[in-house]
Amino acid sequence: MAEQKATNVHWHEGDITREHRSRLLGHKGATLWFTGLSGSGKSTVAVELEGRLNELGVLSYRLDGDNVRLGINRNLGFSAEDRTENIRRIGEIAKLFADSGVIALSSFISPYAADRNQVRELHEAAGMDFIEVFVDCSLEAAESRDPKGLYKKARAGEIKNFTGIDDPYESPWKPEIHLHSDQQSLTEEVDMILGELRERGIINA
Ligand SMILES: Nc1ncnc2c1ncn2[C@@H]1O[C@H](COP(=O)(O)OS(=O)(=O)O)[C@@H](OP(=O)(O)O)[C@H]1O
Ligand SMILES: Nc1ncnc2c1ncn2[C@@H]1O[C@H](COP(=O)(O)OP(=O)(O)O)[C@@H](O)[C@H]1O
Repeated sequence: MAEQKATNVHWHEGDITREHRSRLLGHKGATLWFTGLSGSGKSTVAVELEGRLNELGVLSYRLDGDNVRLGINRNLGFSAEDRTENIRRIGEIAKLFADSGVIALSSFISPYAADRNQVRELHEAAGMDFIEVFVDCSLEAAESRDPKGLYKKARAGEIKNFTGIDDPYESPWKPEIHLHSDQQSLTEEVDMILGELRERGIINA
């Protein structure tokens, strides 16, 4: 947990609750947390899901590693400490989106189980849905896709501490959804997620 430096700060409650917002939108908010190796398909699945949710009239918003690191987290690198802080901040942001009634689609490598579990606890303590989606893909398959040419650079020693090459990735033990992006089609993956959202009563479209 990051140090609380601000003292004498107090939560200010409003009149409009999560339930009010959910009624307004016609669905609940939630955080879908995509985790997996670079090139496993986190962003591809999130983009496809966002399109399907949009067609169903469900409001979602993507939070994506590369995008967020170009903005709010531009001061963070890829050391273990910076990755932890990256995930802590995004976890808080995803929770705000979910609380607002939106389905947050967070796609970050998030290689450390403890960091992901902190985000889970943050949501569950507030009675909010946190759905961990493991985008499982062999390193061989991810590396052969190499959509941004990063594995090639990591193998050549041009990028240090690259996840899966010379930096760790801790697979989730019990993700709510376990995709196998090197064996399933994109449609199958998205259908699995939509099924879970319906089963939990987050959406009924
Ligand atoms: N050293 C190293 N290791 C892993 N990834 C790297 C690295 N350097 C740059 N990149 C690029 O940054 C993207 C991962 O950012 P994340 O915020 O998802 O990483 S983390 O969750 O903090 O570990 C990752 O995006 P994806 O390929 O979409 O996963 C890469 O584009
Ligand atoms: N079943 C699948 N699910 C997701 N991505 C797939 C699948 N099959 C092939 N791909 C390809 O794998 C690559 C995944 O890249 P990307 O989504 O950027 O991964 P990540 O966000 O995890 O780094 C894309 O080029 C995508 O088209």
